[in-house]
Formats: sequence, C-alpha cells, structure tokens
Amino acid sequence: MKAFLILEDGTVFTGTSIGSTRDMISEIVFNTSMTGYLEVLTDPSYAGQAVVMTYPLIGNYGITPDMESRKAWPDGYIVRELSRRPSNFRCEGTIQDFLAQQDIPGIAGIDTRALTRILREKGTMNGMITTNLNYNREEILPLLKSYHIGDVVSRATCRKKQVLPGDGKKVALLDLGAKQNIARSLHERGCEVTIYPAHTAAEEIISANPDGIMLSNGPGDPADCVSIIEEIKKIYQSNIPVFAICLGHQLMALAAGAKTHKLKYGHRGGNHPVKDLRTGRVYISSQNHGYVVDTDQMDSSAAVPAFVNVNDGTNEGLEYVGKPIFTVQFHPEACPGPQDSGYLFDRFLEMMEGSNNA
Ligand SMILES: NC(=O)CC[C@H](N)C(=O)O
Repeated sequence: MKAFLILEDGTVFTGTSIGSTRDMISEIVFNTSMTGYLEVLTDPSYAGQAVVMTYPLIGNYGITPDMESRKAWPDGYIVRELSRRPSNFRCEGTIQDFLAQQDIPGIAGIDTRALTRILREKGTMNGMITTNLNYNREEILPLLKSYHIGDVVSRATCRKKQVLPGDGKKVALLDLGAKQNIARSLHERGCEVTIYPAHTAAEEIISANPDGIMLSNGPGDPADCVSIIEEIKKIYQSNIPVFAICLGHQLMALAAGAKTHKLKYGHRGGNHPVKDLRTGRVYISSQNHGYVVDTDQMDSSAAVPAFVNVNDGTNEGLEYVGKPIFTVQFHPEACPGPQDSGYLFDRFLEMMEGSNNA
C-alpha cells in the first residue's frame, strides 16, 4: 500500500506503508545509528517523535530480546529499506510485524538521506504519514505547523514503584522515561535500585535515605517539566549524591537556575564524540537529544561544564560546585551504541562511597 510523508515545509515523499495504516502527525527526527534499531524503537525518549533511520537497511537481524522498555515509543518510523528476510539466531520475528503489533505507522522506500539533508538544513520539523491517496496538502500544512508534543514524560514513566534487590549501595532511580540499561548498569554493580514514577514527591525519595539518586533520560521539552523541576530543586538542596542522564541532566540544570534551548536538528546516533574536560580524553558516545543546556548563561558558581561535544561545542555534562552532583547529556548506558562511557556509573559508585550521606 502507498504511503506519503508530508513535511511542514510542503515537501512530500512517496513510499510504501509499513506497520499501522492510520494517519500520524509528529516531530520528525533522524537517527544515524547503523545497528540497534530495536533499542532505538523501545527508547522512551522517542515518545512524541517519528524517527528516520539514516542507515539504509533496517531489520536485518529481526526482532531480538534487546528491548529497552516495555514497548515501542516513536509515533512513526521512516526507513529506506526493510529487510525482507531477517537472519539471526536470536531472531523472534520481523520488524514489519512488530510495528503492526505496536500500532506504529511507518513508511519505507523513501530517500531517507535526502530527507535528512532537509532536516539538517532547515531544522527538525513536524510531518504527517498518511495512506490516504486523496490527502489535501493545504489542509494538512496548518495542522503540522500548529502541532505540539505536550506532556510526554507522564506517558513514558512507570506507574508504580519497583525495587531491584542488591546488597550494595541503595540508589533511587527517578524514571522520567528510563531505558532499562540504566537500572541494569546499577544493578550489575551490586546496587539495590528503587525505581520511582516521575511525579514522586522529593520528600518520599529523600526520606527513604538512599545512598544516591539517579535521574533518567526521558522524552519531550525539559522546560515543560515544571512540577518535576520543583521536586528536583529539593533533591539539589539535599546533600545526596546525584548522577543524571540526558533529560535528568537538563532538569537538574533547570532546577539550578540554568536555561535550555532546542538544537537545530539534535544529536541522535551512536558516534558522537564527547570530551571529558577533567582528563582531556574523548569518548565516542550514544546520543538522543534535541535540547541542550545553555552554559553561556549558567552561573559558574552553581555548575561548570564537565563534557563538551567535539562536533559542535555544545554542552555534554556538568559538575556541580560544592555538591556531589554530576550529570551528562549523552548515554553512558549505551543500548544502542558504544559503551565507552560506562565508567561513569563507577564514578557514581565512588561518589556514593565518598559521601557523608553514604
Ligand atoms: N534522551 C533524552 O533524555 C532526551 C532529553 C530531551 N527529551 C531532549 O530531546 O533533549
């Protein structure tokens, strides 16, 4: 069946429908990872976005047990070509069936590199995938222009508190739409991990007396998370060690009085170089973010840059002054992508060892 991708600037791509055939409107973002499409699909940070994969052949190893959460999150999925016959000893099905089961509309057979060039030059924009042959472009364009994602963290977070037992440090993980490998990375280092829903009051977390608090990744515009930022301000005031990733990093910065802004087309992929300003060493990181902390206007008595993106010089991490808090914009939990920065979980463990609170 034919499908169309209509962009906010009026460009139309014609391809083949994959997954669900219903209409969808979303923000269109591109990911440059060459593998790990299942971890991308199940990363809750994609809630409220449709993902274009720039790598031209997707689905080669089918659906494997590499889910990063309970379901797929993107509103839509855009590929050049889907593998017709996946092959892998762990393969449990095809991506086509998975997208249909998860009710995600997609489009295949379009020039995803041409599409990515448009998004890179004009910036991220909204788009629609439709299978309606009689779509009316003039009616659709204003809908695309006025579309706004809204509160996606509430959709992506867990419903109930959950505990992963361990004999080591007690970590409270605030689930803003967390990828599973964050909890797994702490758990495999012996930690007892208590996962809290995003709207948990800071008092509840602090009164459980954890050795450390981890703020996870998550979807949407960080500045929209007004009530969560208020709770994070209380976490900032406590002297409990904090490690935060991506949305967690942005929310801690907002809680400390900084500002965030939207990047032209974001960083999404598995080969973004980041420099650790403490050691001068560069790591290749996994990334998925559209917003960034504005360090130009940040009060340097509150926090100082700890990592910087080597490609565009944007902030990739902060170290808080006089507080056991450090936060990163990239993904040390990888999944998908390089595991080079996994050592940051060890740094968090060391920080919990050294803290008065621990
Ligand atoms: N992976 C994330 O946590 C992303 C954070 C935020 N939603 C952004 O796009 O910048």
